[in-house]
Amino acid sequence: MSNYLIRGATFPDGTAKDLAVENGLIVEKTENAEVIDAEGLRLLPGLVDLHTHLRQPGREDAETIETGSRAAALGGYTAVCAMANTDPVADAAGIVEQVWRLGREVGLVDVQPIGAVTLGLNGERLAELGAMAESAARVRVFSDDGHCVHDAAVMRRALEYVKAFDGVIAQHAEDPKLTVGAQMNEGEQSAQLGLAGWPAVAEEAIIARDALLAAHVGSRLHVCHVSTAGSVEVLRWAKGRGIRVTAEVTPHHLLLTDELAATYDPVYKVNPPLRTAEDVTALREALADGTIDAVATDHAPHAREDKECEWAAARPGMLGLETALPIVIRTMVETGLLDWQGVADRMSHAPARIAGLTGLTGNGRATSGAGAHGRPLAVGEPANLTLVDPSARWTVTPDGLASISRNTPYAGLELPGTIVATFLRGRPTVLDGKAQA
Ligand SMILES: NC(=O)N[C@@H](CC(=O)O)C(=O)O
Ligand SMILES: [Zn+2]
Repeated sequence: MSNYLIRGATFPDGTAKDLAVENGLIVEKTENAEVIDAEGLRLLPGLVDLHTHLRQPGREDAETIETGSRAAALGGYTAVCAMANTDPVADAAGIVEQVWRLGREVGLVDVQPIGAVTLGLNGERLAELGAMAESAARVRVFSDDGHCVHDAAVMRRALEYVKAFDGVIAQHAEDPKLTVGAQMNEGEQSAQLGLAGWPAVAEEAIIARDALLAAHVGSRLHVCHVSTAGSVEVLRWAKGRGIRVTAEVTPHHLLLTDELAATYDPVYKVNPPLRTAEDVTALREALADGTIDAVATDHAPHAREDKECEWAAARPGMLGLETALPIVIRTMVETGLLDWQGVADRMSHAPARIAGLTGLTGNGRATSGAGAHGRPLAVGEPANLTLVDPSARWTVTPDGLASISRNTPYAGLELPGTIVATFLRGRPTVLDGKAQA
């Protein structure tokens, strides 16, 4: 393994200095190293995504663990949490182990499987949570994402069950009775377009209920893709009461609004739907003040036939891995809402903490599973690194992305920030902006 000297990079706290990498670790100094001139570049701890749909097994025509891993590395990620809504569903130890192993074989990013909460995502019977936790994949996050665990008794049991191994239930908060036939955000836009609406209360009511359940059983709740100003209020209230709840927001909910539905272009169809400009403002403020803990991509690749069709027939979801950091720079850094220390926290430290990925043994090696992420940029820590050129601008082209799918909502948009290099345990997965495998 080569040694690297990253010269003159600007750390999250604003100081510019050198960083040496040897045998996968950050070290004091190194010799015979490959030098990377990083003057003017920003160094971040490797990004961690709490919410990635890799589509394997089942929809390898839309994405695979390999193509999704490449997209992740190119986006600056060193770890992604793979959602359970695959086919078959990741609701048993054998399946999460397979996803975890395939991720290791590709080796571009640590793929940490998320286990389903209920068998087959049917919302009724709990999946093998304990067996998945004890498996080689060491699952700590469980989610029926794509579906809401809507039965309060099932949600309560799941929250109770994962306490034994400090697991967390990541809820796709959507009361299904309130979103039957929904096509977009319920509001002025949906009334004008004549499309059935997905009201904010369908999300907010479930977050409030689940926060109370988590408090009642003394367990840990994570809320996926928070999308409304009301949800932010509920989260603020819950956190103020000391309830152990964390939340994520997607880059698209930080930038795009429901006015885009007027194009009837299904690329803008997503769950939860794009909301109003007021919601976007509230989400940005909540991410800035920590009410929302993390940015998560909800990278949701879809095959052509599932997106290039009528709005009502299209599947919800957008690509996100390769554009996440640039969108965060544009919406949060360039607006002055978040500094780079904040970016490091919301995109690396916090998501790693929520997913239980920060653990190390005494010798500085990862305990098990996918390994240690979201650690400080300090001597002795694993060299999971992202090097960004914040002043470079680039224009998104669907064909220029590493994903198999093409459903980016940002085609033609100019964005700030290119990923120059990504290091996974001291090995470059991206160098000079190019994937290394
Ligand atoms: N976000 C989406 O619109 N779609 C996701 C499921 C989900 O995250 O809810 C998918 O799997 O395609
Ligand atoms: Zn979801």
